Parts: sequence; structure tokens; C-alpha cells
Amino acid sequence: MIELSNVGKAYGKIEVIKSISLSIAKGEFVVLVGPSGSGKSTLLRMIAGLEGITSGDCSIAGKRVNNLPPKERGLAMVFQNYALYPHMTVFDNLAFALRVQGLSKNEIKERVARVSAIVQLDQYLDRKPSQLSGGQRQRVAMARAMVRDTGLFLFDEPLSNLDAKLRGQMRVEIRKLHDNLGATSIYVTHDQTEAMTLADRIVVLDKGNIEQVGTPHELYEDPRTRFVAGFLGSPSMNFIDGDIGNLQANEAYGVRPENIKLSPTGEDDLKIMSRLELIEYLGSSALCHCNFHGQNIVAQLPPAEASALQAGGDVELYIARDTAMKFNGNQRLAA
Ligand SMILES: Nc1ncnc2c1ncn2[C@@H]1O[C@H](COP(=O)(O)OP(=O)(O)OP(=O)(O)O)[C@@H](O)[C@H]1O
Repeated sequence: MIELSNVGKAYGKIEVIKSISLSIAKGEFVVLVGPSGSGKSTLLRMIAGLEGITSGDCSIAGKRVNNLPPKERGLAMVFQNYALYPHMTVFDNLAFALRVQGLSKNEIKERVARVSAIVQLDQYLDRKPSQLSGGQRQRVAMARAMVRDTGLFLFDEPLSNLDAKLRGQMRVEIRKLHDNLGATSIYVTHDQTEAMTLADRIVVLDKGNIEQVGTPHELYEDPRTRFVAGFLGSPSMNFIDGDIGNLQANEAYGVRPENIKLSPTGEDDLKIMSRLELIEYLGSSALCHCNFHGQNIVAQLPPAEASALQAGGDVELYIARDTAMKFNGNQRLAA
């Protein structure tokens, strides 16, 4: 559906996208994730036609689109901030593009009903934008892009201004809509939870390069670099160096918080004597923030185990060696 070959973008001498190649199949939900400034939005806007392409080729549905204006690319872009028509009701804001397309009244009503239910605004169709909260306005904006049903959606952080609960609900609804329409979607976020839960495949970007591409499971279980290992997973992976195991200079262990235990797991554990500084209760688990020679180590424990501990005391941590990854600099080493 989308083919990027050696696509690059430079502003003057500064290369913000460096020769990226990526194929996206019809029906896929691909999430571009990375820290601020990694080039996610720029890459998405290049696909949309809102930014020029400095080098390489971008094709959509088999057609090279490098020089095609956004309108002619057959896609809908869902932004975080998307202007609404202030004098029109929510219904008319949503129906506007469909009327221009010449759809029948019934078809328009049906599509508006479906999409407004997804964004939980079906009660507000008669209101004007000025009578809505900020989050509601944002959802109208999203719905307005989605109602067009172009088969290809580009999302740029559409949920970032919403509260956590609504964000969780809308995430599920976006994924359902994608599945129901058989659409192809590319979704930009810096939120690793959104990436893990929404994506068929995640593309991790750093400094304008692709660090790794894979399913959420592959990237979590088998990250190729320390950057990817540290970026995906919440709470994030601990990196521990110094006098443990048989680490060489420049090497570190990577240990997920859920793999740290308070009692031995076998013969060959990594053992860490640390100082417990703080316990954070999350309800279904507790995060124990421990200090090992100045390094913060987070262990995720069942609340009952954590409640037996005292902040300020020493605590011995055990890590099964086969759950620990090893890194040299940014590179993952073989186990
Ligand atoms: N018009 C411009 N001129 C020069 N540099 C730019 C321009 N637009 C963006 N950049 C730079 O390109 C890089 C990538 O920006 P981009 O917005 O794609 O990052 P991002 O990963 O989407 O970040 P964020 O999560 O903060 O939105 C940044 O370093 C940014 O400063």
C-alpha cells in the first residue's frame, strides 16, 4: 500500500530523515514511535504530502506520489489540532466533506452516526464547537477526518490532549474502526503504551533513522539495541552496570522490572544488594525504587511482597540470568 525507498528530508544542511525504506501492506496498522525530534511527524507529513521529499521515493497504492498534492493522495490525516467550522453544528462539521463528495442523505447520516458514536459524541451533534470542551472539540476534529473513509488514515498524536481514561477508550475504538473498515493506518506517537497496544508493527525512530521494525512482541522480547529495549515497556527496562555477573567495561545488563525478584529463582541468579528508597503502590503491583551504587533500579512486585519491605532498608534482588539482556554500548549482545 505504501512504499518508502531511501526517503530523506533535509532542511538546508540538516538531515532530519536519513534514507528510510519501509513497506506497509494494505490493512496494516503501523505505529511510528520515537522521542521528541526523532522525525516521526516529518515522515508522516512527507507521506501525506504536507512536506516535500528531498531524496528517494514515496509511492501509495503502486503510484509514485513525490510530487502529488495531499488532496490527490487518497488519504485522511487526523491531527491533534484540527480547525473546525465555528458556525456549523457538530453534525454539519462531520457531514461537510461528505456533502461535497455528493453522498446521499442517508449515507451521510449513517456515516456520521457511526463515527460520532466511536468518538462518543453522538449526544452532541446539535451543538456548535463553542459549546464543547477542548477534548470534545478535538474528538470532533478526529471524527471529521475519519468520516471520509478513504481507506488510508494518517494519525499524528490524535489523543495527546485527552485525559488518560478517554485516551484508553479511544485507542480501542480507533483500532476497531481500522479493523472494521479494513483500512491501512499509520499512527505517530511518542507514547510507548499506545504503540504497543495499537500496532501490528512498530517502527522505532531515533535521530531520523529506523532503529528497529517489528511486532510489539518482537520488539519487547528481542530488541536489537539498548535504545529500543529502553524505549518500549512501562516501567522501562533497568540498565545495570558495575560489579555484577561478568560484565566487561562498556557492558550493561538490561532487566525488565517484572523480572526482578526478592528471593532466589535458581542456581545462577544475578544478585544485587541494594538500598530500597521508595515504594510506589499502583494497585495491582508495586514499584520498588532501589539504589545500587548510585543506579536507580525499579522492581515491579506483587503488592503483598512489597508491603513486607521498609523504605530505607537494604534489600537483596534476584534476577534469573536468562531474563537479563546484555548490551555493549547501544548493541545487544548474544545471550
Ligand atoms: N522547518 C524546519 N526547519 C528546520 N528543522 C526542522 C523543521 N521542522 C522540523 N525540524 C526538525 O526536524 C526534526 C524532526 O522533527 P519532527 O517534528 O518530525 O519530530 P517528532 O519526532 O515528530 O517530534 P515530536 O514528538 O516532538 O513532535 C527536529 O529536530 C526538528 O527540530
